[in-house]
Amino acid sequence: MAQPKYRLIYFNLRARAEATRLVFAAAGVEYEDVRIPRDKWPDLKPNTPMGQLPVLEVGGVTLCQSMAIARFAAKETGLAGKTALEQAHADMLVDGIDDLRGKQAVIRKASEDRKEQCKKELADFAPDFLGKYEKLCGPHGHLVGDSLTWADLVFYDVMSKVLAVLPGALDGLPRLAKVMDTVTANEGVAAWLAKRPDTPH
Ligand SMILES: N[C@@H](CCC(=O)N[C@@H](CS)C(=O)NCC(=O)O)C(=O)O
Repeated sequence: MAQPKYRLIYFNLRARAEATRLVFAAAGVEYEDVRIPRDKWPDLKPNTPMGQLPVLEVGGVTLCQSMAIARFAAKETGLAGKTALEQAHADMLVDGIDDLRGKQAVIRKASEDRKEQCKKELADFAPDFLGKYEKLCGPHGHLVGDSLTWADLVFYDVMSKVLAVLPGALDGLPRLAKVMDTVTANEGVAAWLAKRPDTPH
């Protein structure tokens, strides 16, 4: 069998690589999903462009920066948005989601005595944030336009972690709830979620 065109290298985490994995899954594109053990990282680090993972190797080039990688994968697979304006809209929503991702990510990193406070900060932040996204979301289960884009996939990735902390976060937000359903109903994503190796946060 021919080698896949893309080689995604990261740790055994969802974190900063899952958006790209979801893009490839949704598009049905083969790629090599390389997960580096932590003890092998010091050897690899000096050979990465910015000393960080993830990287994507493609056509003899090594790309880094997780969102640049996911955006490139979306462009390559037709999931970036159909027009320049749709693409900008998707970029806008993806960039915005980082604020929600940040509030969610600090919970895991917080010391035990800070965790409850961090959860409260997420609970205080999420309703207003998600209310704005609900207004920006299209009516047919897609954040942008009338078909799947990487914005839906990034939203799904972050939101699935937020829902683990705040199970009612999408109550009363039917458009966003529909995006979650659209993503999990996508054949490629469903297949990926069914076979995904045990991958922490
Ligand atoms: N802005 C970068 C941040 C990448 C980053 O922080 N990667 C971490 C893992 S999530 C890393 O490589 N840590 C190991 C190190 O810095 O030596 C991105 O989005 O890709």
